[in-house]
Amino acid sequence: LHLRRLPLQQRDLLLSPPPRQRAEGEEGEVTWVLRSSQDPSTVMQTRVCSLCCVSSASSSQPAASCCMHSALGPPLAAQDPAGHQNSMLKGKRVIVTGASSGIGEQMAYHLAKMGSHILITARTEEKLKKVVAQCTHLGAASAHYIAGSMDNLTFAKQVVHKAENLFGGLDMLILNHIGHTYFGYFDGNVDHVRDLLKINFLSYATMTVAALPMLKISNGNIVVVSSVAGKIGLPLTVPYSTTKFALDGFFSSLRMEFIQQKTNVSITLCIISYIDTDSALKTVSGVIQQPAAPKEECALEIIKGGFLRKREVYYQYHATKIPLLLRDWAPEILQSLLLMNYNMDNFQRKEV
Ligand SMILES: NC(=O)C1=CN([C@@H]2O[C@H](COP(=O)(O)OP(=O)(O)OC[C@H]3O[C@@H](n4cnc5c(N)ncnc54)[C@H](OP(=O)(O)O)[C@@H]3O)[C@@H](O)[C@H]2O)C=CC1
Ligand SMILES: C[C@H](CCC(=O)O)[C@H]1CC[C@H]2[C@@H]3C(=O)C[C@@H]4C[C@H](O)CC[C@]4(C)[C@H]3CC[C@]12C
Repeated sequence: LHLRRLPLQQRDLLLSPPPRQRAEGEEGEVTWVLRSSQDPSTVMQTRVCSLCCVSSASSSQPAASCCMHSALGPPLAAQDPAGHQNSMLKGKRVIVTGASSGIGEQMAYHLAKMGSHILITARTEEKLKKVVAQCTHLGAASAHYIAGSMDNLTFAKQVVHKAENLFGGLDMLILNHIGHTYFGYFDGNVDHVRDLLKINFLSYATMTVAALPMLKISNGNIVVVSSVAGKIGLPLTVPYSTTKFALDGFFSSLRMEFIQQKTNVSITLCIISYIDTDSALKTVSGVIQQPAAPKEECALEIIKGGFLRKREVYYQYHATKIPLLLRDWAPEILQSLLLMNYNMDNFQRKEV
């Protein structure tokens, strides 16, 4: 429970259990009864969203005004255009990188349905134009693109400056792009690791620094798309995994500094499992046994996590959280389980 959202005088309260626990994913509010620990006869009720446990500030205020689940409706609110229109991200100014395809493209469509102002970026102008047209059709407050490569850190800064010129500020920075690499055994090419670090890591840091003044003004959100391969060493992805681990170091450390410095900008690191994007399917199908999760749902979970100012998002939950729990407590068991997931008979080195 986010008790900090309750008025100060109501914080020192004991919570009694809700009348009934709802199943995970079930939408709606749960009423919690709160009793003062000093004076148990002082009772108040508060309504809490059953999905994310964010409390409304008082019993008279509906939970619908306090969290995104109520605003979006059921978990797959993506299928509910009306729900998107009432969203908390309506009118918010958002940058999405790597939005010409895959998860980034799907995030742009969700934001469009929510009525956000969107600036998308990637290298391929033709694809970006199509995504912008679709965003406009879906109801974006405004949709723009800027094409360029993130191996150029000057371009990374230009993207942020374009948002400043277009929107006069920024509420959410979604860092999602990745540069090309290979799915195969490490070939000893350290130059490739360095080049990939520039695209997958240094451009993220550069954009963050450039956007920070605007995000401080808006009390905004930084959303960093990482991978289970950025928390756990997996085979066949050495250069990629290196860049994703770097993101964890940089952003987890920065988050702590923000807390110490009372900088009210949230940082959400997204730990993502295997997703059915064209590039991932093309690269690993036949080798990876587990089914790929849907990119549309993944994109919505990332946006929700950023909006709710979560430290980390785990999607799919079981495919990321369970390996992470095993990582520190039973690393040998995890290692065996992970290796069973790879069918090396079908393996051929592929460019991603
Ligand atoms: N799919 C999966 O299974 C998983 C994905 N993830 C993460 O999710 C995110 C999105 O992945 P996914 O949607 O699969 O990837 P895609 O390959 O579908 O999309 C990558 C995006 O990055 C852009 N891009 C590529 N190179 C550059 C560059 N040099 N400069 C700027 N933009 C570039 C691409 O556009 P263009 O080519 O036009 O530049 C594209 O828009 C990544 O951060 C990835 O690590 C994490 C775990 C699993
Ligand atoms: C197979 C891995 C999951 C292992 C497990 O048991 O949970 C996948 C988890 C992360 C995937 C990679 C990734 O992070 C995205 C890359 C993006 C590219 O588009 C292509 C494929 C990836 C290398 C992808 C491959 C599967 C995972 C390692």
